[in-house]
Amino acid sequence: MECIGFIGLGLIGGSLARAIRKFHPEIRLTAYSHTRATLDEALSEGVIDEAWEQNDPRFSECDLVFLCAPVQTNISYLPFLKKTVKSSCLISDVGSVKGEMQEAAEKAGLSRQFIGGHPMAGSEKTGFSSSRAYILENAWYFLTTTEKNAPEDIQKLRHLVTDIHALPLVLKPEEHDFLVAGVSHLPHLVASGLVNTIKNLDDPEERMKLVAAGGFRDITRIASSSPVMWEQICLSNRNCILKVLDSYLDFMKHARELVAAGDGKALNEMFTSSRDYRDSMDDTRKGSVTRQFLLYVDILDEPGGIATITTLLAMNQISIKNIGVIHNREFEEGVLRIEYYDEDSRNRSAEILRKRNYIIRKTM
Ligand SMILES: NC(=O)c1ccc[n+]([C@@H]2O[C@H](COP(=O)([O-])OP(=O)(O)OC[C@H]3O[C@@H](n4cnc5c(N)ncnc54)[C@H](O)[C@@H]3O)[C@@H](O)[C@H]2O)c1
Ligand SMILES: O=C(O)C(=O)C[C@]1(C(=O)O)C=C[C@@H](O)C=C1
Repeated sequence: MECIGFIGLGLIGGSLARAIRKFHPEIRLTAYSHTRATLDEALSEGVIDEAWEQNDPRFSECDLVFLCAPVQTNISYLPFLKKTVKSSCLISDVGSVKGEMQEAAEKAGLSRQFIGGHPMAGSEKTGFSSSRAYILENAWYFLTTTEKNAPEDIQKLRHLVTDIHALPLVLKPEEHDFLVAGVSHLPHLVASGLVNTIKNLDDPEERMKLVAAGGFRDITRIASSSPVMWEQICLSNRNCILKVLDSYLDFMKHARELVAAGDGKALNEMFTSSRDYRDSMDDTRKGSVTRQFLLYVDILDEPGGIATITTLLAMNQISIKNIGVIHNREFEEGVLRIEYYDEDSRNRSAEILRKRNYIIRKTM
């Protein structure tokens, strides 16, 4: 692959371009995005080689084009690409919904060239300035294919995904859309619903907002995500979202009945079941593919305990992907769980912490 073009260069397009630049510096990268400032920033950082115009005829030079704008905006570019790209050029996207995009690609006469893509990673931030190459590392990267795609084309994309250290998972578009309706789209609706409920219930002094602590903040982080992106996702994946939303509403109705009836036993069973399932999530990941690098360490319950560890690791140039105290059946007293980007960082951390007499409870 000699030339890859991007349409849209925000959080995900920018992260993908950075990752390709990092692992394949020989590939020529070009982009068009809505805001000129984004393209200038990408050029000055050396992430792309050329900034192109909207519907630029030079897209004919690409071997692969990634559509990285909001989902329905991506669809609007298909007629231009059909007219412009060479017949050997592959077209992919990073959109969070795949079915509607696939149908549109077929309608545009691009079924052979189009292979849907969706990195299952990101954040509540937007824009190129928040993009990072590592966002995609060790993340699932869905590729949605049909029988119209040639196996060697699927293989090309699979290799690229592997080269940037993401984890390819090939699925049918409709399988993808139901999975993500459950684990991504429903949670965003729930987060938005929670925040708006509290906004409506709060008093004029906004005391609920003032006292909202860890639990509320943890579960609602994603409510800060881009409204345009989520509007388009909800419109594009309506049927699957309605199905999972109905199940969720039935469940909440049942939970309401248990609270109203004062049924402590049933409530306890409900919380036990969700706690056990949530705690088993890391094990599931481990069973399918080892994609996490974890260390569990005892910390003293005193102010600055976590800061001491993070400072120690930062002084040794070790980056942390995630950190937090967890309490579960295995670690009833609570331990600090640290997640790393790679195995080497985790192993070096264990060595450094042991030397400082920290007790490592488990690495995985
Ligand atoms: N944010 C996430 O966590 C996440 C994760 C995986 C996939 N996605 C998907 O990635 C896509 C982009 O999301 P993002 O988070 O990078 O959003 P973003 O807002 O950071 O980036 C969107 C980019 O598209 C550009 N754009 C908007 N309208 C355009 C147009 N008409 N023509 C050309 N460019 C245009 C914007 O200028 C921006 O550069 C969406 O389809 C989204 O569903 C997002
Ligand atoms: O972590 C977040 O902030 C995200 O919302 C990322 C997230 C998700 O739901 O997990 C959001 C949408 C994408 O399509 C993929 C990933």
